[in-house]
Amino acid sequence: TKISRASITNIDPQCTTGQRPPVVHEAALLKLVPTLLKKGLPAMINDLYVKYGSVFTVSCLGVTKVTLLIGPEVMAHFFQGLESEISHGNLFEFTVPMFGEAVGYGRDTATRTEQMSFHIEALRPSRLRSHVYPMLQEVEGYFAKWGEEGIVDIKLEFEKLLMLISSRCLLGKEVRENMFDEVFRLFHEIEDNGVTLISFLFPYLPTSANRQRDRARIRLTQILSDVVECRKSSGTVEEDTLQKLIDSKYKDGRPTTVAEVVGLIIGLLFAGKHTSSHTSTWTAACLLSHPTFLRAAIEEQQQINNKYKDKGLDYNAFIEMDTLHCCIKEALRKHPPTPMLVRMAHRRFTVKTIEGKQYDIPQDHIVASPTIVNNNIPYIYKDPEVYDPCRFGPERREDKIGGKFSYTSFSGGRHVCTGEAYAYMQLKVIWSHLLRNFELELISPFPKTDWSKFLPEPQGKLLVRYKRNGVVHPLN
Ligand code: HEM
Repeated sequence: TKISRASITNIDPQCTTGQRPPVVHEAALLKLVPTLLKKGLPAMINDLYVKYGSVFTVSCLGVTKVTLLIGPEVMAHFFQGLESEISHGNLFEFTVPMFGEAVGYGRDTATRTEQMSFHIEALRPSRLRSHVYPMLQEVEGYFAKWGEEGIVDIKLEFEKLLMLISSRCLLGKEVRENMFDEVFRLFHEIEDNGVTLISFLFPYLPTSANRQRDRARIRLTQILSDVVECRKSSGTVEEDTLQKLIDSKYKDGRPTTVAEVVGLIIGLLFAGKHTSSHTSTWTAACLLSHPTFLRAAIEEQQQINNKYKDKGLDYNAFIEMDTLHCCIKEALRKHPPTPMLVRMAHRRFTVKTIEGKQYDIPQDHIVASPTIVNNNIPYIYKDPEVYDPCRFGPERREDKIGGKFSYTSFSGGRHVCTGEAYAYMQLKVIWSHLLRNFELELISPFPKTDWSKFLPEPQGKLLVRYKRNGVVHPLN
């Protein structure tokens, strides 16, 4: 079934002529607990979707109401509505003690929106050119330390490597060269203690986790503030993202303060860390268990390597790696690191389903969109359970079938991921190196998803046997 774009846009979200969505009560939810335990959260939501349709409200203890929206045709207001009508509301309050009160959800909507534009500007694709060489250097340096052959937990390897890349490209050379260990130890403390269930629900409760988080943030803020102050006083200008945030200006001409720069860069580290490392691990699991696509990705590397052998791989070369891009994108479709997007409805709004039913979503409902289910809708994705990167190729373009909200691993609209281009670039730099230089074999079973984590991740280690392929590449 093809959904027409008209069905997505031809509806005034404030016109309330519909009915309330069907409600899934606690008793019905209890019946699905075996599915949840046996098959996981996506299977449970999928069962609800099959039974109740693309819009339904889950009642939790009769108090909290969460309305789920599934499928691109009901997502327009969720993604594009004004912040005054639908936003993260206080659902992201837990980030304030992590990033500081100077940024994001510690500020009013207008300031936050301007700060988001600093992130967009700092990470826009045209800015990425300057990151490619440092990324390549980090990747080559890292894998040079591997032996001729061996077995590694590739999940751990990617985590370490991605921290080095972030440290160099986002934070800059002061941190990368002189204080990498301390900065990332403090960052982990903020993260580990800042996203527990208790900290999420009660971010200001004087628990020991919250206190540890606060102590770590104060110390990290001191270190990064010194870096920023030092650059400002010496007039040093670097090519990294920190510099872009230092140079950002509000519409009224006011420059960002040191506290704002530090909060914004901690926010970026947080947004990019697990998302990128989980994606690289899922890409390993998917690619190494699908020899046809692995071969296609290796062949593409050989072709591009030949084409660029004189000048070396640059920004354009990585942009040309379509096969690799689709392999990563498909791993992300099946295993989105942010499997559920959430908002608060500050005003009621109306959605129209593909069947033409209209529903009013009441004010004050939490609204959730399960990416993990959206990315597997059979009228959009043919055989959605199959890993098939070709679905994004020019002949099929399945991610466009339902309009612009068919593929939402990077969200969409107002809060679309600012780091998408950066994320693809660093993943492609890593994978391009691996494919050109190593023979890789997956020796762990295909991982399950660990749903107990705030951002679900591949469960356990992912063991990979590697062997240098012995070919001397002109670029290495
Ligand atoms: C494969 C890797 C990544 C995935 C799958 C991903 C996914 C997402 C998603 C789904 C959101 C939106 C959440 C929502 O709508 O509530 C988001 C937001 C964001 N991401 Fe990413 N992300 C990735 C990597 C990165 C990286 C590397 C950075 C930065 C270097 C980054 C920076 C951000 C920022 C700043 C936001 C907030 C945007 C806003 O609220 O306006 N992301 N990301």
